[in-house]
Amino acid sequence: MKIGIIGTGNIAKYLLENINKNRKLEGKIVALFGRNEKVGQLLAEQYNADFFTDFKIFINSEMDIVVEAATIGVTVQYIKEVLESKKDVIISSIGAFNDNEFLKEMKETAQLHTKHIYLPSGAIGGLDLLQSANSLNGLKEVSITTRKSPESLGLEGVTKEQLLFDGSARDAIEKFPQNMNVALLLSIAGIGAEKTRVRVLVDPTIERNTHTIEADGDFGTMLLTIENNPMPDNPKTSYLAALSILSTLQNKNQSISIGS
Ligand SMILES: NC(=O)C1=CN([C@@H]2O[C@H](COP(=O)(O)OP(=O)(O)OC[C@H]3O[C@@H](n4cnc5c(N)ncnc54)[C@H](O)[C@@H]3O)[C@@H](O)[C@H]2O)C=CC1
Ligand SMILES: O=C([O-])CC(=O)C(=O)O
Repeated sequence: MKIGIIGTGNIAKYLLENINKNRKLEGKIVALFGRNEKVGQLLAEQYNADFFTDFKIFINSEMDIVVEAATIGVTVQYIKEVLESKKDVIISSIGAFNDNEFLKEMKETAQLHTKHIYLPSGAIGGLDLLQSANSLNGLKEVSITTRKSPESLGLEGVTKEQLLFDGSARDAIEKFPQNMNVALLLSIAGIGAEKTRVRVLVDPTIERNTHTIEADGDFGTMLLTIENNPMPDNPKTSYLAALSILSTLQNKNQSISIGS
């Protein structure tokens, strides 16, 4: 499997280390796209891949799948072209799909080109359960309570726990575009971004990015708490988010799929 990555940050570097160096996958990252020439060239040399600042050249190179590990804006800008270039795509910045029309258009584009959009479970879990629970529209309520350190949320001078946000997933991702991709993913798997309730707390006493998901419906109830260790170089991002992309790549083309 030939892999391309959009972005040269934290997740990109983690994947390069574990795919190209540690060989945790039958495949290789062959191409990187980014805007930071210096960082990109350094990664390309270190991990034996090509680096491009020109998207057209990047996307026309020989690849089977592209991993987006950049930003919501970058995803909105490039995903269509990735699919039209006949590549599958794995999206990290799920917040790009806050616009239902855009999600619908991308699904149609993928279908037209017989390609696949993967939305990995990122820093959370329980998405298989939500999808099963909603297969006959029986899911009634879904909420996520996220608790992060001031550092993770880019805040200074916080001395005690504070509720920063209480509202819909639709508004949460607008307010925290680098921290609430998980809320959009929950919405897509469950009852939509208007109905999915989000609370965000800043807590100076914790180091782990903690997400508590509650769901209620005809199936019963779910309560799931994930206490994520942050990535060493970027406390905003949980380590599990990078692992989930690696796992999505490992599971692609397997003869067995686990979970609904
Ligand atoms: N789905 C999930 O559960 C999670 C999703 N994320 C999201 O994954 C994405 C990547 O995360 P990290 O690697 O930790 O972020 P990062 O901040 O370390 O790296 C982002 C990269 O995007 C690049 N970039 C930004 N604008 C660009 C542009 N216009 N053109 C090309 N490159 C551009 C930056 O130069 C940087 O290399 C972020 O959007 C983050 O919010 C992070 C954690 C969990
Ligand atoms: O890594 C996390 O804990 C969640 C996150 O940043 C996101 O969903 O954007």
